[in-house]
Amino acid sequence: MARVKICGIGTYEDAMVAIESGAHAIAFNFVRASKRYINPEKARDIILQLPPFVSIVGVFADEPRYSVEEIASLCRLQVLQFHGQESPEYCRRWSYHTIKAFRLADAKNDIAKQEQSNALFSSWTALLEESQQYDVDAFLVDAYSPGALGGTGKAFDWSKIDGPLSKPFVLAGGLNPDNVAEAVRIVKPYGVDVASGVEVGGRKDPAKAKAFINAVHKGISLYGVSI
Ligand SMILES: O=C(O)c1ccccc1NCC(=O)[C@H](O)[C@H](O)COP(=O)(O)O
Repeated sequence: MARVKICGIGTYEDAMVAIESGAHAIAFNFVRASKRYINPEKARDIILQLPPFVSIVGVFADEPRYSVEEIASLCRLQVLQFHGQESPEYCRRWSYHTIKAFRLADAKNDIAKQEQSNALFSSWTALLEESQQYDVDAFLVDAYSPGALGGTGKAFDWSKIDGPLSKPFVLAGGLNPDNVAEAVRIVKPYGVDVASGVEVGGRKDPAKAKAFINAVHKGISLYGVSI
């Protein structure tokens, strides 16, 4: 089955909802502009109470390298997700697994002029070409929503995905218990990522998280192969 990452853990209870639902990875958001931002000390307190066998991911956007190193070490992160305009050079030589996030807009005209970025595309071909510059462990493709880097609950047009990336591909953006089985069937990603789609009132919801993971099981697929 596709791997599942639940993003935007804000409390110990959120983390346990994700883990007990069967998530393979949980993510703490260190992007200050995000409503899901968590202070690194608070994240560390939660992480130190967690059971083993769950990947701990930190989400960053254009954070100075020294600061990422500090937070990763403090919080014992295992995976770094770069959600801003980080260059290929920046993304190299980390002693952690790395994921580079890109956003895909449905149409060129959707992209506001002031939001042009090396991580924002309206065509799969352009995204694919840019991804070839990056020596990371996986790519995450999210939806574009004006004025936000992620976590908006908006999906993109999955039919724009056209051909494999060179590294495992994590599908994100507007996934929820009602659409994720179809998304997995159509896209056949290595993994899926969700924030808004398993929340109620800003907290991770046990029923939604379980329904989400059950639906991923129904969609199956890992690396494009049904198992
Ligand atoms: O979740 C956020 O608030 C966020 C803010 C800024 C950068 C990244 C952010 N989230 C990263 C993720 O991996 C989210 O899970 C992804 O954007 C999907 O979110 P959603 O559409 O809400 O499921």
